[in-house]
Amino acid sequence: MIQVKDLHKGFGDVQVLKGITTTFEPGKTSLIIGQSGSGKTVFLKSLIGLHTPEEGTIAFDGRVNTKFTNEEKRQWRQEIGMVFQGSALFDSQTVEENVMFPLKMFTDQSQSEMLDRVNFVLNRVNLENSNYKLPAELSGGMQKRVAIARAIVMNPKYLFCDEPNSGLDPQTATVIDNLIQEITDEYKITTVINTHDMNSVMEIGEKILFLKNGIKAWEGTNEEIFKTDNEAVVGFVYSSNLFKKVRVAYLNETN
Ligand SMILES: Nc1ncnc2c1ncn2[C@@H]1O[C@H](COP(=O)(O)OP(=O)(O)OP(=O)(O)O)[C@@H](O)[C@H]1O
Repeated sequence: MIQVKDLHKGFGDVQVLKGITTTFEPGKTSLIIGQSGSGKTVFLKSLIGLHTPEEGTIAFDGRVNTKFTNEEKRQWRQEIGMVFQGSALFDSQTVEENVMFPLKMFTDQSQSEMLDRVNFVLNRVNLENSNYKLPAELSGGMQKRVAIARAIVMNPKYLFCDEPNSGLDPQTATVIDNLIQEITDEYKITTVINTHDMNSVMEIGEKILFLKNGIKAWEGTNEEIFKTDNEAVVGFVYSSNLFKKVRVAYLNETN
């Protein structure tokens, strides 16, 4: 579980996060949404320790990250997996080498132990028989699968994803969303995703945090987001005619 309390982060005179308090639970996929510039990336970077808050705390299963000793920080780094926009694979390395990288970096497993684990996670993301391919030989969706495999190879407690399905067609995006949700549930990972994709919100948003101008303007589940009267969230999520219609249809069906 990740507990965020009264998180403030700014740059110079500009205050970006203005006191965010929330909780992310294990086994749940939590999505951060909000307009461009609302602070989603700064928030995610704060969670992974790339920004230090001016005020407030982030606790990982009770451990406040700004109070970590060097050893605790090393340990915590091994507990987090990340999937970046654009997959961020090493272009000159094969799929197998990309996925094995964290194991080489953080463990002293033998080559055969590492290979077993790599094959296990590649199998889990349905990417068998691609070990020796280079990223350039893969489709965008396959590259995302490799990125997910690499992110979970260390069996993380926490998984952070920045726009995991950007640049993918809607069908592949849904497959990737569902894969992340299945893995989150299966391994009881605490997963936090930054997204602009309203389809993801509807499909996998077990918890949704809506940021507006650096504050938490709303939070709830994907079912609650259909029913909410919160003007800011309704105006943002249902800005397209299609989603307006989806909302009306959902409300008619469930009332
Ligand atoms: N390193 C930085 N230095 C100064 N200002 C920053 C820095 N990082 C972010 N900001 C500012 O913080 C605000 C929020 O940015 P952030 O990238 O978190 O928005 P976002 O919600 O992720 O937007 P988008 O959806 O477009 O990615 C912006 O006004 C941005 O200019």
